[in-house]
Amino acid sequence: MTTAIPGAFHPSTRLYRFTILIFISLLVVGSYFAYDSIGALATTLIKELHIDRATIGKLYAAYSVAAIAIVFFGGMLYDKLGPRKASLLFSCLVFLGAVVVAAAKTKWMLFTGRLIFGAGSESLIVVQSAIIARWFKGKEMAMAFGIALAISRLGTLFAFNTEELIADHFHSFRTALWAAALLCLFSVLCNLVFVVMDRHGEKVLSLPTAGAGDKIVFSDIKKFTSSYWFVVLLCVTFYSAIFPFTDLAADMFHDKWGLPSVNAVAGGFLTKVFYNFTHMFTTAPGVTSIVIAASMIFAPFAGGLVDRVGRRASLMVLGSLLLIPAHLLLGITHWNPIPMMVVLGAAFVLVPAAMWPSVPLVVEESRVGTAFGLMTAIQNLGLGLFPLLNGWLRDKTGTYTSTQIMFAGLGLLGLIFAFLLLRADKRHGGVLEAGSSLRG
Ligand SMILES: NCCCC[C@H](N)C(=O)NCC(=O)O
Repeated sequence: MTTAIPGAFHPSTRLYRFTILIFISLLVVGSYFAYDSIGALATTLIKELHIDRATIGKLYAAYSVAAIAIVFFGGMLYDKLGPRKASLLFSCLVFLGAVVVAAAKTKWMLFTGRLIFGAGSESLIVVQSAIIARWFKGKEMAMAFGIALAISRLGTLFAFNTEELIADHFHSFRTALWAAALLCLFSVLCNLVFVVMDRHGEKVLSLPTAGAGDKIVFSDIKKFTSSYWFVVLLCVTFYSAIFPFTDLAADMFHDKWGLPSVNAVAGGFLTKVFYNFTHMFTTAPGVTSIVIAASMIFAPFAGGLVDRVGRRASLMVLGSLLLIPAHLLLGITHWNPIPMMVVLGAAFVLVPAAMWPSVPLVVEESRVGTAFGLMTAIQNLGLGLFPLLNGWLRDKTGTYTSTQIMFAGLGLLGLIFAFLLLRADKRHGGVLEAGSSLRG
Protein backbone atom coordinates (compact mmCIF):
# COMPACT_ATOMS: atom_id res chain seq x y z
CA MET A 1 0.00 0.00 0.00
CA THR A 2 1.37 3.45 -0.86
CA THR A 3 0.84 6.51 1.30
CA ALA A 4 0.00 9.64 -0.71
CA ILE A 5 2.39 12.51 -0.04
CA PRO A 6 0.57 15.85 0.04
CA GLY A 7 1.59 18.22 -2.79
CA ALA A 8 3.43 21.48 -2.18
CA PHE A 9 0.16 23.43 -2.20
CA HIS A 10 -1.89 21.00 -0.09
CA PRO A 11 -4.07 22.78 2.52
CA SER A 12 -2.03 21.16 5.30
CA THR A 13 1.15 22.92 4.15
CA ARG A 14 2.65 26.11 5.48
CA LEU A 15 2.58 27.56 1.97
CA TYR A 16 -1.20 27.14 1.74
CA ARG A 17 -1.79 28.57 5.24
CA PHE A 18 0.40 31.60 4.59
CA THR A 19 -1.16 32.23 1.17
CA ILE A 20 -4.57 32.27 2.85
CA LEU A 21 -3.08 34.64 5.42
CA ILE A 22 -2.06 37.13 2.69
CA PHE A 23 -5.64 37.25 1.38
CA ILE A 24 -7.28 37.53 4.80
CA SER A 25 -4.90 40.38 5.54
CA LEU A 26 -5.72 42.16 2.28
CA LEU A 27 -9.38 41.66 3.20
CA VAL A 28 -9.19 44.66 5.55
CA VAL A 29 -6.61 46.88 3.79
CA GLY A 30 -9.39 48.89 2.12
CA SER A 31 -11.20 49.45 5.39
CA TYR A 32 -8.01 50.53 7.21
CA PHE A 33 -7.35 53.01 4.40
CA ALA A 34 -10.89 54.39 4.40
CA TYR A 35 -11.01 54.58 8.23
CA ASP A 36 -8.01 56.90 8.36
CA SER A 37 -8.90 58.90 5.24
CA ILE A 38 -10.76 61.28 7.52
CA GLY A 39 -7.78 61.87 9.83
CA ALA A 40 -5.37 62.10 6.90
CA LEU A 41 -7.59 64.69 5.21
CA ALA A 42 -8.54 66.46 8.48
CA THR A 43 -6.79 69.76 7.70
CA THR A 44 -8.41 69.95 4.24
CA LEU A 45 -11.84 68.82 5.45
CA ILE A 46 -11.81 71.42 8.24
CA LYS A 47 -11.05 74.14 5.68
CA GLU A 48 -13.27 72.98 2.80
CA LEU A 49 -16.32 71.84 4.74
CA HIS A 50 -16.05 74.58 7.41
CA ILE A 51 -16.18 72.04 10.23
CA ASP A 52 -14.44 72.05 13.62
CA ARG A 53 -12.19 69.37 15.12
CA ALA A 54 -15.06 68.02 17.21
CA THR A 55 -16.86 67.13 13.95
CA ILE A 56 -13.84 65.15 12.77
CA GLY A 57 -14.10 63.36 16.14
CA LYS A 58 -17.82 62.79 15.54
CA LEU A 59 -17.12 61.11 12.18
CA TYR A 60 -14.93 58.60 14.03
CA ALA A 61 -17.54 58.31 16.78
CA ALA A 62 -20.22 57.46 14.16
CA TYR A 63 -18.02 54.61 12.93
CA SER A 64 -17.67 53.29 16.47
CA VAL A 65 -21.35 53.67 17.41
CA ALA A 66 -22.32 51.43 14.49
CA ALA A 67 -19.49 49.07 15.34
CA ILE A 68 -20.62 48.69 18.95
CA ALA A 69 -24.17 47.96 17.80
CA ILE A 70 -23.25 45.34 15.24
CA VAL A 71 -19.82 43.96 16.09
CA PHE A 72 -20.92 41.90 19.03
CA PHE A 73 -23.48 40.28 16.78
CA GLY A 74 -20.81 40.22 14.07
CA GLY A 75 -18.69 37.99 16.28
CA MET A 76 -21.65 35.81 16.99
CA LEU A 77 -22.69 35.91 13.33
CA TYR A 78 -19.28 34.50 12.55
CA ASP A 79 -20.05 31.59 14.87
CA LYS A 80 -23.36 31.18 13.03
CA LEU A 81 -22.54 31.95 9.36
CA GLY A 82 -18.98 30.73 9.24
CA PRO A 83 -15.95 32.55 7.85
CA ARG A 84 -16.89 32.74 4.16
CA LYS A 85 -20.43 34.11 4.30
CA ALA A 86 -19.59 36.43 7.22
CA SER A 87 -16.51 37.92 5.52
CA LEU A 88 -18.40 38.48 2.25
CA LEU A 89 -21.32 40.12 4.02
CA PHE A 90 -19.10 42.55 5.93
CA SER A 91 -16.66 43.39 3.15
CA CYS A 92 -19.60 44.36 0.90
CA LEU A 93 -20.92 46.58 3.71
CA VAL A 94 -17.49 48.23 4.01
CA PHE A 95 -17.48 48.97 0.28
CA LEU A 96 -21.02 50.37 0.40
CA GLY A 97 -20.17 52.62 3.38
CA ALA A 98 -17.04 53.96 1.65
CA VAL A 99 -19.08 54.71 -1.51
CA VAL A 100 -21.71 56.62 0.50
CA VAL A 101 -18.95 58.67 2.23
CA ALA A 102 -17.31 59.50 -1.12
CA ALA A 103 -20.62 60.45 -2.75
CA ALA A 104 -21.95 62.39 0.27
CA LYS A 105 -23.33 65.81 -0.66
CA THR A 106 -24.46 66.66 2.87
CA LYS A 107 -23.02 66.26 6.35
CA TRP A 108 -25.78 63.77 7.19
CA MET A 109 -24.92 61.58 4.24
CA LEU A 110 -21.30 61.67 5.37
CA PHE A 111 -22.35 60.46 8.82
CA THR A 112 -24.64 57.81 7.31
CA GLY A 113 -21.74 56.53 5.23
CA ARG A 114 -19.47 56.34 8.28
CA LEU A 115 -22.22 54.42 10.15
CA ILE A 116 -22.57 51.82 7.37
CA PHE A 117 -18.81 51.66 7.01
CA GLY A 118 -18.26 51.19 10.76
CA ALA A 119 -20.86 48.42 10.92
CA GLY A 120 -19.06 46.49 8.19
CA SER A 121 -15.46 47.32 8.99
CA GLU A 122 -15.21 46.38 12.65
CA SER A 123 -17.24 43.20 12.09
CA LEU A 124 -14.88 42.33 9.26
CA ILE A 125 -11.88 42.78 11.57
CA VAL A 126 -13.51 40.45 14.10
CA VAL A 127 -14.06 37.89 11.36
CA GLN A 128 -10.44 38.30 10.24
CA SER A 129 -9.18 37.49 13.77
CA ALA A 130 -11.42 34.45 14.05
CA ILE A 131 -10.24 33.18 10.63
CA ILE A 132 -6.61 33.51 11.73
CA ALA A 133 -7.42 31.50 14.86
CA ARG A 134 -9.19 28.89 12.64
CA TRP A 135 -6.13 28.39 10.43
CA PHE A 136 -3.27 28.97 12.86
CA LYS A 137 -4.27 27.80 16.34
CA GLY A 138 -1.54 25.52 17.67
CA LYS A 139 0.76 26.63 14.82
CA GLU A 140 2.41 30.02 14.15
CA MET A 141 -0.54 31.95 15.58
CA ALA A 142 1.15 35.08 17.01
CA MET A 143 3.33 35.37 13.92
CA ALA A 144 0.23 35.09 11.74
CA PHE A 145 -1.49 37.86 13.75
CA GLY A 146 1.69 39.96 13.41
CA ILE A 147 1.84 39.51 9.63
CA ALA A 148 -1.89 40.22 9.30
CA LEU A 149 -1.54 43.42 11.35
CA ALA A 150 1.46 44.54 9.29
CA ILE A 151 -0.34 43.99 5.97
CA SER A 152 -3.64 45.47 7.22
CA ARG A 153 -1.83 48.57 8.45
CA LEU A 154 -0.50 49.15 4.93
CA GLY A 155 -3.95 50.68 4.40
CA THR A 156 -3.33 53.22 7.19
CA LEU A 157 0.20 53.95 5.99
CA PHE A 158 -1.02 54.66 2.47
CA ALA A 159 -3.96 56.72 3.71
CA PHE A 160 -1.69 59.09 5.64
CA ASN A 161 0.87 59.34 2.86
CA THR A 162 -1.39 59.64 -0.20
CA GLU A 163 -4.81 61.06 0.71
CA GLU A 164 -3.77 64.74 1.02
CA LEU A 165 -1.65 64.25 -2.07
CA ILE A 166 -4.59 62.88 -4.11
CA ALA A 167 -6.76 65.77 -2.89
CA ASP A 168 -4.03 68.26 -3.81
CA HIS A 169 -3.18 66.73 -7.19
CA PHE A 170 -6.80 66.39 -8.35
CA HIS A 171 -7.94 69.57 -6.58
CA SER A 172 -10.69 67.63 -4.83
CA PHE A 173 -10.84 65.90 -1.45
CA ARG A 174 -13.72 63.88 -2.91
CA THR A 175 -11.37 62.11 -5.34
CA ALA A 176 -9.32 61.06 -2.30
CA LEU A 177 -12.48 59.57 -0.73
CA TRP A 178 -13.27 57.71 -4.00
CA ALA A 179 -9.74 56.26 -3.90
CA ALA A 180 -10.66 54.82 -0.49
CA ALA A 181 -13.83 53.26 -1.95
CA LEU A 182 -11.80 51.74 -4.78
CA LEU A 183 -9.42 50.11 -2.33
CA CYS A 184 -12.42 48.66 -0.46
CA LEU A 185 -13.53 47.06 -3.75
CA PHE A 186 -10.05 45.54 -4.08
CA SER A 187 -10.52 44.01 -0.61
CA VAL A 188 -13.83 42.45 -1.74
CA LEU A 189 -11.94 40.78 -4.61
CA CYS A 190 -9.31 39.43 -2.17
CA ASN A 191 -12.19 38.09 -0.11
CA LEU A 192 -13.32 36.01 -3.09
CA VAL A 193 -9.90 34.36 -3.35
CA PHE A 194 -10.01 33.58 0.38
CA VAL A 195 -13.50 32.03 -0.05
CA VAL A 196 -12.25 29.62 -2.72
CA MET A 197 -9.17 28.62 -0.70
CA ASP A 198 -11.05 28.23 2.57
CA ARG A 199 -13.75 26.06 1.01
CA HIS A 200 -11.11 23.76 -0.46
CA GLY A 201 -9.13 23.66 2.82
CA GLU A 202 -12.24 22.94 4.85
CA LYS A 203 -13.08 19.93 2.67
CA VAL A 204 -9.58 18.47 2.65
CA LEU A 205 -8.69 19.12 6.30
CA SER A 206 -12.20 18.52 7.71
CA LEU A 207 -12.16 21.92 9.41
CA PRO A 208 -15.33 22.78 11.35
CA THR A 209 -17.96 23.65 8.72
CA ALA A 210 -19.71 26.97 8.47
CA GLY A 211 -22.77 27.36 10.64
CA ALA A 212 -22.17 24.04 12.33
CA GLY A 213 -24.92 24.79 14.81
CA ASP A 214 -23.12 26.93 17.39
CA LYS A 215 -25.84 28.47 19.46
CA ILE A 216 -25.79 32.18 20.19
CA VAL A 217 -25.93 32.19 23.98
CA PHE A 218 -25.47 35.47 25.85
CA SER A 219 -24.85 33.61 29.10
CA ASP A 220 -21.61 32.28 27.52
CA ILE A 221 -20.11 35.65 28.39
CA LYS A 222 -20.29 34.75 32.08
CA LYS A 223 -17.89 31.91 31.40
CA PHE A 224 -15.04 34.21 30.34
CA THR A 225 -12.24 34.34 32.93
CA SER A 226 -10.71 37.42 34.59
CA SER A 227 -7.70 37.06 32.24
CA TYR A 228 -10.02 37.65 29.28
CA TRP A 229 -11.58 40.70 30.95
CA PHE A 230 -8.20 42.27 31.73
CA VAL A 231 -7.16 41.76 28.10
CA VAL A 232 -10.38 43.55 27.09
CA LEU A 233 -9.79 46.44 29.51
CA LEU A 234 -6.22 46.83 28.32
CA CYS A 235 -7.46 46.72 24.73
CA VAL A 236 -9.86 49.62 25.25
CA THR A 237 -7.40 51.85 27.12
CA PHE A 238 -4.42 51.06 24.89
CA TYR A 239 -6.21 51.57 21.57
CA SER A 240 -7.93 54.71 22.92
CA ALA A 241 -4.46 56.17 23.39
CA ILE A 242 -3.46 55.33 19.80
CA PHE A 243 -6.25 55.62 17.21
CA PRO A 244 -8.06 58.67 18.66
CA PHE A 245 -4.60 60.27 18.85
CA THR A 246 -3.77 59.54 15.19
CA ASP A 247 -7.25 60.78 14.15
CA LEU A 248 -6.10 64.36 14.79
CA ALA A 249 -2.32 63.96 14.95
CA ALA A 250 -1.81 65.25 11.39
CA ASP A 251 -3.69 68.37 12.40
CA MET A 252 -1.56 68.62 15.57
CA PHE A 253 1.73 68.42 13.63
CA HIS A 254 0.41 71.02 11.19
CA ASP A 255 -0.84 73.24 14.01
CA LYS A 256 1.96 72.97 16.60
CA TRP A 257 5.07 72.19 14.51
CA GLY A 258 3.95 73.95 11.32
CA LEU A 259 4.51 70.88 9.13
CA PRO A 260 2.87 71.01 5.66
CA SER A 261 0.12 68.60 4.57
CA VAL A 262 2.03 67.65 1.40
CA ASN A 263 5.50 68.21 -0.02
CA ALA A 264 5.18 70.36 -3.13
CA VAL A 265 7.19 68.71 -5.91
CA ALA A 266 7.06 68.97 -9.70
CA GLY A 267 6.17 65.92 -11.82
CA GLY A 268 3.39 63.40 -12.32
CA PHE A 269 1.21 61.90 -9.62
CA LEU A 270 3.41 58.83 -9.05
CA THR A 271 6.52 60.99 -8.73
CA LYS A 272 4.73 63.01 -6.06
CA VAL A 273 3.64 59.85 -4.22
CA PHE A 274 7.18 58.48 -4.30
CA TYR A 275 8.68 61.78 -3.11
CA ASN A 276 6.19 62.14 -0.26
CA PHE A 277 6.70 58.55 0.86
CA THR A 278 10.47 58.94 0.92
CA HIS A 279 10.13 62.27 2.78
CA MET A 280 7.40 61.21 5.17
CA PHE A 281 9.26 62.73 8.13
CA THR A 282 8.61 66.19 6.72
CA THR A 283 4.81 66.27 6.33
CA ALA A 284 2.15 66.31 9.05
CA PRO A 285 0.29 63.14 7.87
CA GLY A 286 3.66 61.49 7.13
CA VAL A 287 4.89 62.02 10.70
CA THR A 288 1.56 60.63 11.94
CA SER A 289 2.19 57.51 9.90
CA ILE A 290 5.54 56.86 11.63
CA VAL A 291 3.61 55.03 14.38
CA ILE A 292 2.17 52.75 11.74
CA ALA A 293 5.37 52.36 9.69
CA ALA A 294 7.42 51.44 12.77
CA SER A 295 4.79 48.96 13.92
CA MET A 296 4.50 47.37 10.47
CA ILE A 297 8.20 46.67 10.20
CA PHE A 298 8.42 44.98 13.58
CA ALA A 299 4.99 43.32 13.94
CA PRO A 300 5.80 39.98 12.21
CA PHE A 301 9.07 39.62 14.18
CA ALA A 302 7.32 40.49 17.43
CA GLY A 303 4.70 37.87 16.57
CA GLY A 304 7.36 35.22 15.95
CA LEU A 305 9.04 36.15 19.23
CA VAL A 306 5.75 35.86 21.13
CA ASP A 307 5.20 32.38 19.64
CA ARG A 308 8.61 31.26 20.92
CA VAL A 309 9.08 32.99 24.27
CA GLY A 310 5.49 33.71 25.30
CA ARG A 311 5.65 36.44 27.98
CA ARG A 312 2.49 37.99 26.51
CA ALA A 313 1.36 39.74 29.69
CA SER A 314 4.89 41.10 30.37
CA LEU A 315 5.11 42.51 26.82
CA MET A 316 1.74 44.19 27.34
CA VAL A 317 3.13 45.80 30.53
CA LEU A 318 6.16 47.11 28.63
CA GLY A 319 4.11 48.40 25.68
CA SER A 320 1.67 50.26 27.94
CA LEU A 321 4.54 51.83 29.85
CA LEU A 322 6.02 53.30 26.64
CA LEU A 323 2.84 55.25 25.90
CA ILE A 324 3.16 57.47 28.96
CA PRO A 325 6.41 59.41 28.28
CA ALA A 326 5.77 59.51 24.52
CA HIS A 327 2.37 61.21 24.85
CA LEU A 328 3.50 63.51 27.66
CA LEU A 329 6.53 64.78 25.73
CA LEU A 330 4.42 65.40 22.61
CA GLY A 331 2.02 67.40 24.76
CA ILE A 332 4.28 69.52 26.94
CA THR A 333 7.41 70.07 24.81
CA HIS A 334 8.20 71.41 21.36
CA TRP A 335 10.96 68.82 20.89
CA ASN A 336 11.30 67.01 17.58
CA PRO A 337 8.26 64.67 17.63
CA ILE A 338 9.86 61.89 15.56
CA PRO A 339 11.53 59.95 18.45
CA MET A 340 8.24 60.04 20.40
CA MET A 341 6.39 58.70 17.36
CA VAL A 342 8.90 55.86 17.03
CA VAL A 343 8.39 54.98 20.71
CA LEU A 344 4.61 54.96 20.13
CA GLY A 345 5.29 52.70 17.14
CA ALA A 346 7.23 50.29 19.37
CA ALA A 347 4.31 50.18 21.83
CA PHE A 348 1.98 49.66 18.87
CA VAL A 349 3.96 46.53 18.01
CA LEU A 350 4.37 45.02 21.44
CA VAL A 351 0.83 45.28 22.78
CA PRO A 352 -1.17 44.15 19.71
CA ALA A 353 1.33 41.37 18.89
CA ALA A 354 0.84 39.94 22.37
CA MET A 355 -2.79 40.90 22.94
CA TRP A 356 -4.79 39.61 19.95
CA PRO A 357 -3.29 36.08 19.96
CA SER A 358 -3.92 35.90 23.72
CA VAL A 359 -7.67 35.77 23.17
CA PRO A 360 -7.88 32.22 21.73
CA LEU A 361 -5.64 31.09 24.60
CA VAL A 362 -7.95 32.32 27.35
CA VAL A 363 -11.36 31.37 25.91
CA GLU A 364 -12.79 28.10 24.62
CA GLU A 365 -12.50 27.51 20.88
CA SER A 366 -16.25 27.59 20.28
CA ARG A 367 -16.44 31.10 21.77
CA VAL A 368 -13.53 32.70 19.91
CA GLY A 369 -15.79 34.66 17.53
CA THR A 370 -17.92 35.94 20.38
CA ALA A 371 -14.83 36.78 22.44
CA PHE A 372 -13.25 38.83 19.61
CA GLY A 373 -16.61 40.48 18.90
CA LEU A 374 -17.19 41.48 22.50
CA MET A 375 -13.64 42.77 22.84
CA THR A 376 -13.90 44.85 19.65
CA ALA A 377 -17.30 46.24 20.68
CA ILE A 378 -15.90 47.35 24.03
CA GLN A 379 -12.75 48.68 22.34
CA ASN A 380 -15.03 50.85 20.19
CA LEU A 381 -16.50 52.52 23.28
CA GLY A 382 -13.06 54.13 23.60
CA LEU A 383 -12.55 54.60 19.86
CA GLY A 384 -15.87 56.49 19.76
CA LEU A 385 -15.49 58.57 22.92
CA PHE A 386 -11.85 59.71 22.80
CA PRO A 387 -11.79 61.25 19.29
CA LEU A 388 -14.75 63.35 20.46
CA LEU A 389 -12.91 64.41 23.61
CA ASN A 390 -9.74 65.03 21.62
CA GLY A 391 -11.49 67.35 19.12
CA TRP A 392 -13.60 69.03 21.77
CA LEU A 393 -10.63 69.75 24.09
CA ARG A 394 -8.59 71.12 21.16
CA ASP A 395 -11.48 73.38 20.07
CA LYS A 396 -11.97 74.61 23.68
CA THR A 397 -8.33 75.13 24.72
CA GLY A 398 -6.73 76.05 21.39
CA THR A 399 -3.84 73.58 21.92
CA TYR A 400 -3.29 69.84 22.03
CA THR A 401 -1.57 69.88 25.48
CA SER A 402 -4.58 68.73 27.50
CA THR A 403 -5.45 65.97 25.02
CA GLN A 404 -1.89 64.62 25.18
CA ILE A 405 -2.09 64.50 28.99
CA MET A 406 -5.37 62.62 28.58
CA PHE A 407 -3.66 60.05 26.31
CA ALA A 408 -0.78 59.64 28.79
CA GLY A 409 -3.42 59.00 31.51
CA LEU A 410 -4.89 56.25 29.33
CA GLY A 411 -1.41 54.73 29.07
CA LEU A 412 -1.23 54.66 32.87
CA LEU A 413 -4.61 52.93 33.12
CA GLY A 414 -3.49 50.38 30.53
CA LEU A 415 -0.36 49.72 32.57
CA ILE A 416 -2.46 48.95 35.64
CA PHE A 417 -4.65 46.51 33.66
CA ALA A 418 -1.55 44.85 32.19
CA PHE A 419 -0.19 44.24 35.71
CA LEU A 420 -3.55 42.85 36.83
CA LEU A 421 -3.50 40.54 33.79
CA LEU A 422 -0.03 39.31 34.71
CA ARG A 423 -1.32 38.43 38.19
CA ALA A 424 -4.51 36.78 36.91
CA ASP A 425 -2.52 34.73 34.39
CA LYS A 426 -0.30 33.37 37.19
CA ARG A 427 -3.45 32.21 38.97
CA HIS A 428 -4.71 30.54 35.76
CA GLY A 429 -1.54 28.50 35.19
CA GLY A 430 0.56 31.04 33.26
CA VAL A 431 -0.81 30.18 29.79
CA LEU A 432 -0.09 33.70 28.50
CA GLU A 433 3.46 33.82 29.81
CA ALA A 434 4.33 30.38 28.42
CA GLY A 435 6.17 30.09 25.08
CA SER A 436 5.69 27.32 22.51
CA SER A 437 8.39 25.20 24.18
CA LEU A 438 6.46 25.22 27.45
CA ARG A 439 3.06 24.59 25.96
CA GLY A 440 4.34 21.83 23.70
N1 LIG B 1 -7.70 51.00 11.58
C1 LIG B 1 -9.07 50.81 11.80
C2 LIG B 1 -9.42 50.62 13.24
C3 LIG B 1 -9.06 49.23 13.63
C4 LIG B 1 -9.66 48.86 14.91
C5 LIG B 1 -9.60 47.38 15.08
N2 LIG B 1 -10.65 46.97 15.97
C6 LIG B 1 -8.28 46.97 15.64
O1 LIG B 1 -8.06 47.11 16.80
N3 LIG B 1 -7.37 46.44 14.81
C7 LIG B 1 -6.09 45.96 15.25
C8 LIG B 1 -4.94 46.91 14.96
O2 LIG B 1 -3.99 46.91 15.77
O3 LIG B 1 -4.96 47.62 13.98
